[in-house]
Amino acid sequence: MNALTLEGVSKRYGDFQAVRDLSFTVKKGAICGFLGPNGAGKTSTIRMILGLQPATTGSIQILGASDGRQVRDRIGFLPEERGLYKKMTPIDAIAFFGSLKGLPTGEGRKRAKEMLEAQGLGASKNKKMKELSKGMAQKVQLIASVVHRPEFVILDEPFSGLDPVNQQGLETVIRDLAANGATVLFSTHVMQHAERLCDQVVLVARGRKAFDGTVAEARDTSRRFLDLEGAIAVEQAGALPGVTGVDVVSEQDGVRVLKAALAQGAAGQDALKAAFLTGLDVRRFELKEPTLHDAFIDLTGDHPDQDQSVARPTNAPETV
Ligand SMILES: Nc1ncnc2c1ncn2[C@@H]1O[C@H](COP(=O)(O)OP(=O)(O)OP(=O)(O)O)[C@@H](O)[C@H]1O
Repeated sequence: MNALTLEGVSKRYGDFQAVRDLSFTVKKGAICGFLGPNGAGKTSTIRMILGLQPATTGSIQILGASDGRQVRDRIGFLPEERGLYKKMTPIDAIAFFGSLKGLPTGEGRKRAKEMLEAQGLGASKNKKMKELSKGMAQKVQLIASVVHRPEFVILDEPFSGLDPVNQQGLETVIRDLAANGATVLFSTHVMQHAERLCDQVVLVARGRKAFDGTVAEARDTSRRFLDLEGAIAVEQAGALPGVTGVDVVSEQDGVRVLKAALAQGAAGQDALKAAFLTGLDVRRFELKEPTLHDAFIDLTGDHPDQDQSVARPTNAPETV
């Protein structure tokens, strides 16, 4: 059963077409990554899904309703622009947001306390929001957006501004939400989170859908490469089975590092076998499987951001 269906959705701001003819569905209980470079139209689409702004053309069904506002109490939303009332405590802020979705305040406070403790924020629950670090405040806002136990959770760039430890914590929260039956759609331009979490990825570029499928299917759209090193001529590498093109990465004293592109479906092992059988001087051989990051570049022609939790050393200080 689909929790979300977009059909031919477009959004125009004056003369500018931000979203073009976008169609996709998300199954109930799935984790869907909504990916794309800056300005691709992700936030515009999310705002239309929520009913915060109308689509210029097309239709959207969410939890069986044709306007997100009709089912707003069953949706949880973390906006890209963050901020909770600075003078409130986390407990008050979470309970307040829950009450906007029909959750009685007493129950909201009880859940807030439990969820803050589960997120390691028990000691901060009665501080004022303005006394919390950015990462802590972001966690509080996430809790505020799901305290009413929504069936559909929409998170706009939820990982931005979080340090590696908290990014991992957020991945766990997203997995738990889905394990408890919620459908989750989150936008990001950091591929590694989507790669680890998503049942489905929808990739948009310049307002158009560039890909919709599983992470494995996305990787399969990307070209695979062989790294070869040795006293090998470009023509020799180019003649190996499955190789469609060869770039010279570096060359010194006749020893070259070559990057050979493989045809779709070609097995790298066949090239390796042929290289040894023909007596090529192979000193290093590496078959590089494409990542979602590679697929993103191939599909959009753009470069996604690197995951800070990968780029930074694991002993980097935590800001929370
Ligand atoms: N209210 C608006 N009026 C005019 N143009 C807008 C408006 N909102 C967004 N845009 C433009 O539409 C395009 C898509 O913006 P949107 O915020 O949907 O992209 P995004 O994929 O969420 O990008 P980011 O990752 O940078 O948040 C951008 O070029 C943006 O400048």
